[in-house]
Amino acid sequence: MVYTVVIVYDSHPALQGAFAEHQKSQERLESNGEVKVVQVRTKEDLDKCDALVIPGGESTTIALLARLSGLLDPLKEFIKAKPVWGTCAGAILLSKVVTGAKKGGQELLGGMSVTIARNGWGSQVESFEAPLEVPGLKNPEDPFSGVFIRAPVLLSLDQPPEYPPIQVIARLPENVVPHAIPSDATEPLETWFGINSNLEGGGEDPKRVVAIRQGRHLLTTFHPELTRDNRFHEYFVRECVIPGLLST
Ligand SMILES: NC(=O)CC[C@H](N)C(=O)O
Repeated sequence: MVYTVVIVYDSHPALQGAFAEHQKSQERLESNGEVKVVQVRTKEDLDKCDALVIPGGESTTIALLARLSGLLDPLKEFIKAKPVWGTCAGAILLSKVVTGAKKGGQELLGGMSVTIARNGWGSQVESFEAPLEVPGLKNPEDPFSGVFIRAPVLLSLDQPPEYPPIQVIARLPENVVPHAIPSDATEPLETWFGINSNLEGGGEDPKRVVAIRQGRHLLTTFHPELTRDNRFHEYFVRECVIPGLLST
């Protein structure tokens, strides 16, 4: 059986989004014959897909181009029915609420019951890399190198009854302190970074959470496609895509 994982990006030749890198990473898995990768620019492309990857790039541009190419509503419908993985800008698009949006707000696709801060770790120059422990990956003893580029920060993981449970897949290690806090942060530094955070009820600080799964959707605030490590791509297919296909 061939499973189709799709890279969505805009219909514009300016190549918005890191779709080509996602395609390469996913295709490195193709040796097992389970994944065929196509790029999505139209509703017809989308209709052929069993799952979707929304790449990093610029969430406002991706949403705008999706609207201009008539993909916005089909994407929203797709997310209700099929597995989707959003990385960085894609993670913003999958969120229910965004803060720090561009003036005038920005359109989201929704699908995951989280609030996310756009550019929450600062600007391009404040990009950073952090070794992540991810127990769900193959060879979990090897840390996964998380590449954070103008990355968003999760502000709350909400659990309304109509959504499947949120599962935390990866957190920033305690000793990693990103270079910047957003200029509009109102909380003390230690709370923002989750250091000595003393959350009521002992809950975890969502700002340190960098990868979650909710039902068949996956969200990573970093860019697994910019490393040569395919383990997140393998995880998405194994945990989110294939089980759903087998049950339909
Ligand atoms: N690397 C990225 O995808 C950056 C995301 C970007 N900050 C946005 O708002 O969409």
